[in-house]
Amino acid sequence: MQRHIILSGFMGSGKSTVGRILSRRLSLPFHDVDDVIEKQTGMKIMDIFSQHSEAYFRELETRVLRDILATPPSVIATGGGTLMEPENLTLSKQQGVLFYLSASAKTLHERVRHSQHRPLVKKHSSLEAFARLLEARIPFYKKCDYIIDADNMSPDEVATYIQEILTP
Ligand SMILES: Nc1ncnc2c1ncn2[C@@H]1O[C@H](COP(=O)(O)OP(=O)(O)OP(=O)(O)O)[C@@H](O)[C@H]1O
Ligand SMILES: O=C(O)C1=C[C@@H](O)[C@@H](O)[C@H](O)C1
Ligand SMILES: [Mg+2]
Repeated sequence: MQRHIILSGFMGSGKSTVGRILSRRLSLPFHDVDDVIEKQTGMKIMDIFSQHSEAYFRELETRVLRDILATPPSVIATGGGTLMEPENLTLSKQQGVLFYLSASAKTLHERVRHSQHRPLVKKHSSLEAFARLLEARIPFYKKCDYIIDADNMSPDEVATYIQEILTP
């Protein structure tokens, strides 16, 4: 593998879960943008949003992504909003192959609605608000190289599907 494998998609789409499986199966390093931000700042994402701001978080996100992309090929789980920043999308496309893990608002909402560590779930807590945020982001996610309809797939199945795309 010469390039990074980069997973994108909305909150709850399985980027972190599938990324971990893939990295293990492919014996590649795994980087989770959200985890790296928390490790580097010593702060939880919830606290970064509340004690600083979303804009501050986005700056950290861009910097962390850029650093990860400069490392040897790996599996990268982005955050749900990472690719909304044009610079992040451009750089990711240059350095890796991008997969959009797609699922319906209902499925995604079901998976994360009780989450205590996702500030944007708290902010968009109803299914309607959650779905509106997803809809606004879909045009950005669709810029990925591959779109995977992961609504009815287990994380293991999604990982297998990605492996099949990578090595037909
Ligand atoms: N394909 C799937 N089928 C069923 N459950 C899933 C699937 N993918 C993820 N999940 C579950 O959904 C929850 C969220 O998954 P995960 O943390 O991997 O999402 P994420 O895309 O990394 O979200 P975020 O953008 O907030 O970091 C977890 O409880 C996980 O087990
Ligand atoms: O969808 C988003 O904008 C986010 C998703 C998470 O991965 C985190 O990056 C953070 O909670 C913001
Ligand atoms: Mg994640």
